[in-house]
Amino acid sequence: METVSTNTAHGGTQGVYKHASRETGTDMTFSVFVPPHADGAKLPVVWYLSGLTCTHANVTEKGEYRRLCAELGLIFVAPDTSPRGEDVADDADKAYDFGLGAGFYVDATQEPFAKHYRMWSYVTDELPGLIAENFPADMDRQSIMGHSMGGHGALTIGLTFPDRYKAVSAFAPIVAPSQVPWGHKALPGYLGDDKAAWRKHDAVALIEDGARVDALLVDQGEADNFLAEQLKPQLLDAACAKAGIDLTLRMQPGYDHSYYFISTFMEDHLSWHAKRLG
Ligand SMILES: N[C@@H](CCC(=O)N[C@@H](CS)C(=O)NCC(=O)O)C(=O)O
Repeated sequence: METVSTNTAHGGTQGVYKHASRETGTDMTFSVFVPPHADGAKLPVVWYLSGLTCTHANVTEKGEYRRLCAELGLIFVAPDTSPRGEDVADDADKAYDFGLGAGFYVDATQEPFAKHYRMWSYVTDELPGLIAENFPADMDRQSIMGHSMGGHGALTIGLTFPDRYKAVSAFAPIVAPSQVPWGHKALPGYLGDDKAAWRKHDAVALIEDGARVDALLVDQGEADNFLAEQLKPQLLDAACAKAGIDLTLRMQPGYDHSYYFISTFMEDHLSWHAKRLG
């Protein structure tokens, strides 16, 4: 692992790091904030998965998480959203919603994406190993949150590993990619036409198929341009009601899809995570 940069912030260290990933076969960059802590202490880890077009940098620069992470003693990890590099396949038209910057947190099975697009294994297996090795992390206390495509990643990963992630929350998540245009492009593109494979990467379908977590927190801006066509939080609301999952869905008047929205509610999410991380 190579250190790209470190900066002192709120008494802790905001770092950006790079490593050669065995999963993606590319260099991957990620950011980690380590709050001030006593020597030898092991701290809980909050994962933040970003949305379409993002790298680690968007939330790192605009997410406003550091003050509260410093106060609550939380490590905050922000991975990239796809593999990158000259030989990494991209969308045929270089669209923003597939290919580079749009890995959808799946392990692709379809060519030409299968070789590098392994974001599920990267985020759930490889990167946690690296974090455990290199940072003062208590891997028995992890939680996950994300935005939009990253909200989809956080929900599907949290629902798949309910014992590992003690809290799961999302900002404006894609709750049912099988039912919306972004997913209708990404799921067949990465996973092919087998709808059974899609269900493992669709939070609503996972819940319908029996996946459970105790509680979920979702914030959604009412002025979000993607709300009606791509995000559809009502589908998650209905699935959670039926399954008995305690979903707190907060519709936020006036807020759009941007980091102005995310940063406004970031502290609520971190407090909610900290309570569950103990
Ligand atoms: N209008 C955007 C759509 C993509 C978008 O809104 N991306 C969200 C995540 S789904 C984002 O966080 N963008 C980066 C940022 O706001 O810093 C575009 O066409 O590039």
